[in-house]
Amino acid sequence: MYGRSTAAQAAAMALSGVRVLELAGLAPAPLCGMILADFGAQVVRVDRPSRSAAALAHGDVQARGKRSLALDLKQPQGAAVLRRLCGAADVLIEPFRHGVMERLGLGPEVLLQENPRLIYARLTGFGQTGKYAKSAGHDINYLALSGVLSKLGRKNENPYAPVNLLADFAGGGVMCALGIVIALFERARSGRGQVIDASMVEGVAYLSSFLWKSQNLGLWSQPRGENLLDSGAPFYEIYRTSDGKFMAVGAIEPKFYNQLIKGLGLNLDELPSQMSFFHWPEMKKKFASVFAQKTQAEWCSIFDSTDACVTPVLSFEDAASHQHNKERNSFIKNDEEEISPRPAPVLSRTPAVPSCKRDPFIGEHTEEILLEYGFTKQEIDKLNTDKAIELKELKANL
Ligand SMILES: C[C@H](CCC[C@@H](C)[C@H]1CC[C@H]2[C@@H]3[C@H](O)C[C@@H]4C[C@H](O)CC[C@]4(C)[C@H]3C[C@H](O)[C@]12C)C(=O)SCCNC(=O)CCNC(=O)[C@H](O)C(C)(C)COP(=O)(O)OP(=O)(O)OC[C@H]1O[C@@H](n2cnc3c(N)ncnc32)[C@H](O)[C@@H]1OP(=O)(O)O
Repeated sequence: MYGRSTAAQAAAMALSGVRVLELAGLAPAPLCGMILADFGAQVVRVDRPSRSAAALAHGDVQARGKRSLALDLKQPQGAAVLRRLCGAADVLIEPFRHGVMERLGLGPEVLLQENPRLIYARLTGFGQTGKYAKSAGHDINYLALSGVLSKLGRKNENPYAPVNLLADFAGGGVMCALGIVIALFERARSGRGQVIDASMVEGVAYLSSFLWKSQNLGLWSQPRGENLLDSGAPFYEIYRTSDGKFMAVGAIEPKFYNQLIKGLGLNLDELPSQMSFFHWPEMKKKFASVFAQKTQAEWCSIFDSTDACVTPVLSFEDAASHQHNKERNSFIKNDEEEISPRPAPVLSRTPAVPSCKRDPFIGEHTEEILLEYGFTKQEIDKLNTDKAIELKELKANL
């Protein structure tokens, strides 16, 4: 597993010194904040006070390296606290529908006027403008509107949304983090912040540029599930093994395909040509019957040292203990023995140093953060009495 971090390593991280305020939301914004924290930013998650039902509904399992400040934004004093925090922050991540921040008096015009260096990242499903800007939605809806969902799924089946990985996390959390880093880079030149309109529809559409731009290559001329990379081809498919596990096959190029055929114990001369679409269904059946004759471990021992592009489909548990992943320390364990993926990519001089501490409780760091941002003890006591903040150390739903 990954080594423990030292204070010196933490200080040397790429984003150290960057102050981020992340308003608590569902899946995408927490990932965005976690990426920034993993690479050294000081991320404060601004939670709704834990007494509110809404706070409890937002169980955050992507809080690594963050601290929690519980603030009631619906109270004018609470909103004023956020304004003051934004005056001294580098980045604000907000995960609400368009109009929510404006109703709270916390829109970008207000906050950027007070701090022109602020990078105001708005991570939404549909973006800040357009017909759906104020509509509710989730990953599956964003994926659908981007056009990408229509491409996913097997032959003669309905489109299939692969968990909430694509729009929420890839097109949302990661794309927003990229936008923030780009804006920070630009700010170093101009000294000015800006607003980031990170729409998950557009984020996932952008990710799919290859699909859009390869339309004319004939790669997608067949119906869904019958093309080269969408489970149509026998050499780009998943096969069940005799012990109920699976092998993933990605032998596209002829030199790799030849090694696949050899490993399967078949004779290339007795098979139809690799790119004969007409024979693909029949070839899939043949490959499936061959894969079903050996266990996953047996297939690994045949293919591991070849270029056949055949790998085992691993469970999370097996992935964390697989030799290759162990050799690269690809998974880490925190102080509570929870295993999770190590931050990627690996930077040679200033790698991410993820925190090993448990996730924060709601409001656990309210006082410490406010003091750090220049609030006096008296001001904090008053805010607490007015219930604009929460200081109690309650166990959050993490
Ligand atoms: C597919 C995914 C969604 C996966 C979510 C799962 C991870 C979780 C869903 C259910 C959870 C489980 C469940 O709750 C039961 C357990 C609870 C336990 O505590 C933990 C374990 C659970 C099993 C729990 C586990 C998990 O958490 C779940 C399984 C997605 O696609 S996520 C992407 C969603 N889309 C976006 O993020 C795009 C932008 N956002 C939106 O479009 C909307 O926010 C959204 C998501 C549609 C929600 O709409 P909603 O009406 O609820 O909110 P908004 O319109 O944005 O307004 C927010 C209001 O809240 C006020 N507010 C915000 N902060 C504060 C504050 N600090 N103080 C006071 N008030 C605050 C804000 O002012 C707004 O108020 P108004 O409406 O009056 O203006």
